[in-house]
Amino acid sequence: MKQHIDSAPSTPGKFKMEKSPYNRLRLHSSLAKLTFWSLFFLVLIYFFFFKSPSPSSSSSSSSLPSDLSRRSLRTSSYAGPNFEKRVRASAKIRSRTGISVLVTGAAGFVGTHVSAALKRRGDGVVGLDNFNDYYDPSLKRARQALLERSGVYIVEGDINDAVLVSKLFDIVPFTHVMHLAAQAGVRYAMENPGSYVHSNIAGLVSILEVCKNANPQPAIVWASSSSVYGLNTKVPFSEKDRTDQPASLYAATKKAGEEFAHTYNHIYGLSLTGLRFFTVYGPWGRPDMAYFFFTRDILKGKSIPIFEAANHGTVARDFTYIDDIVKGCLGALDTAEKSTGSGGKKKGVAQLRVFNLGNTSPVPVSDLVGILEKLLKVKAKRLVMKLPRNGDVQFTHANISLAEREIGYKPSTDLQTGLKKFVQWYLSYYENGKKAAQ
Ligand SMILES: O=C(O)[C@H]1O[C@H](OP(=O)(O)OP(=O)(O)OC[C@H]2O[C@@H](n3ccc(=O)[nH]c3=O)[C@H](O)[C@@H]2O)[C@H](O)[C@@H](O)[C@H]1O
Repeated sequence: MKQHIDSAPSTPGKFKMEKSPYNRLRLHSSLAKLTFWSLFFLVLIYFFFFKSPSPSSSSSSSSLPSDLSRRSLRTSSYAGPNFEKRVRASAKIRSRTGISVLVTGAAGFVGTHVSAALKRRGDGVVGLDNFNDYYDPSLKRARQALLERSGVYIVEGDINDAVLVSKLFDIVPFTHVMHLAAQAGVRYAMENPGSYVHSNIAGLVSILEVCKNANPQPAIVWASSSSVYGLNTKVPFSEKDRTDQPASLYAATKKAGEEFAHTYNHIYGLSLTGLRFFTVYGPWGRPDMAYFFFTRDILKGKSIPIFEAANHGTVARDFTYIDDIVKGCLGALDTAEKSTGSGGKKKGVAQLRVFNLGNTSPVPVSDLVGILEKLLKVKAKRLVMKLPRNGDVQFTHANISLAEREIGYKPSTDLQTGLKKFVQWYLSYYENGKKAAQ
């Protein structure tokens, strides 16, 4: 007789088990099932907890988008009331005309200065940064500490993590996005082209996708580059000039970004402003840039390579001081019109702009070294060499009349004044040269 499990007495001692071969068979099959399911769950646990990517992977990782989404979902710091509370507090607007801005790349050079300036005037600011190690991450952490003291919270995450970025939009209906996260540097593109594609192309598209789906859609201001002018020889560079001859992969990714901006504006009604930055320098700058590592190496007594073009031709840059760039960024944010789409659909024509943000007075690299020598009171060991085929162009020079007219951009810092401020910061940050920059 078959015994139903419910009819078995609850106290095993009073129940006499029948010892039939049929029962032994059932016992074996139950054991096999138990073993199978236990193994199955063990494998699942292994894949979820040991195989998924680490939450601190940098933007240069080649993880697939699905991995990135899983990373966001399982990272406890992105969940819960404490995380949301910090994001909301950081986004709080304190002035009557204030805006709420998501700043990507907030622990970067320009990102830190722009975030601080927005916060100072009463805007709501939330930062996003992946703290990758393209250059010394401790400098990024120091910038983060600076921003934290002024009330700006930087969420640690990647712009390719669409789940995380959407979550930020669920918490705060940002009116603006200042998209500055990128893989910078012209020469490094020959070493690691993948990281440029990952951040400047896939990352930009990821941000545009989230913004397109947001309700309301934010207006976006983002960092393009003077490098899009590439082999253009007409000076000064005007926004009307051709930009279809990039000299480096970095420039090509920024140019691609401008084309994506056009597409998202055209299809989805996103308001988009691209800013072509011209060799930005200043305190809290990037150690991979020439003025920064020239300073470090002059102080160390190391020789510095100074590039020159064919036939001793001058290599020059329209070096632009960070405070002027910040004013340009704020001017672009303040004049940005609203996006017109909603629910992922365009409802009308939206604003699409691109501006040069330069200084309009190019300086030869050898003169930059001369200024540094005077400020540091150390003679540089100059190693003049032919401009390598590394993506560098011979000169840059911005025409800024469009930015002046449309966003009130008026740079006011010459290279001598700006470098003086940089050197003061450098010496105090690195304890008068005792702690060496990496
Ligand atoms: O405007 C931009 O869009 C870009 O600006 C910046 O690129 P660049 O203008 O190339 O600045 P940077 O590297 O400081 O070289 C300065 C000068 O020193 C020369 N240079 C450089 C290295 C060296 O060893 N020797 C040398 O002479 C070199 O030939 C050049 O003439 C940003 O890094 C970039 O991310 C992007 O934002």
